[in-house]
Amino acid sequence: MTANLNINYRRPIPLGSTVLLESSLEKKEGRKTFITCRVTSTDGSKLHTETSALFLSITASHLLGG
Ligand SMILES: CCCCCCCC/C=C\CCCCCCCC(=O)SCCNC(=O)CCNC(=O)[C@H](O)C(C)(C)COP(=O)(O)OP(=O)(O)OC[C@H]1O[C@@H](n2cnc3c(N)ncnc32)[C@H](O)[C@@H]1OP(=O)(O)O
Repeated sequence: MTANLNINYRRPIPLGSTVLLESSLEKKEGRKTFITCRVTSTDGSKLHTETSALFLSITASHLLGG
C-alpha cells in the first residue's frame, strides 16, 4: 500500500516520445519498502521526473477497513 509518494517534475515529456523508466529498491525495513524511480530520455541525457515512494505491507483485512 502506498504510504508516501513524492514526484518532482523536472522537464515536460514531449507528446508521443519514448522514455526510459528506471526503478530501484532502495531498502526494506520490516513492512516498509522504499522505492525510487527516474524517468529520462532514452539516451539518459534529459531527466524528466524523479520519484521516491514508501510502500507498506498490509493485510487483506486492512483493505476491508479492519
Ligand atoms: C508521471 C510520472 C510518474 C513516474 C513515476 C512512476 C513510478 C513511481 C513509483 C511508484 C508509484 C506507484 C503507484 C502509485 C499509485 C498511487 C495511488 C495509490 O497508491 S492509492 C493508495 C493510496 N494509499 C492509501 O490510501 C493508504 C492510506 N493509508 C493507510 O492505509 C495507512 O496509513 C498505511 C497502511 C499506509 C500505514 O498504516 P499502518 O497502521 O499499517 O502502519 P503505521 O503504524 O501507521 O506505520 C508503520 C510504519 O510506517 C511509517 N509510516 C507510515 N506512513 C508513513 C508516511 N506517510 N511517511 C513516512 N513513514 C510512514 C510509520 O512511521 C511506521 O514506521 P515505524 O515502524 O515506526 O518505523
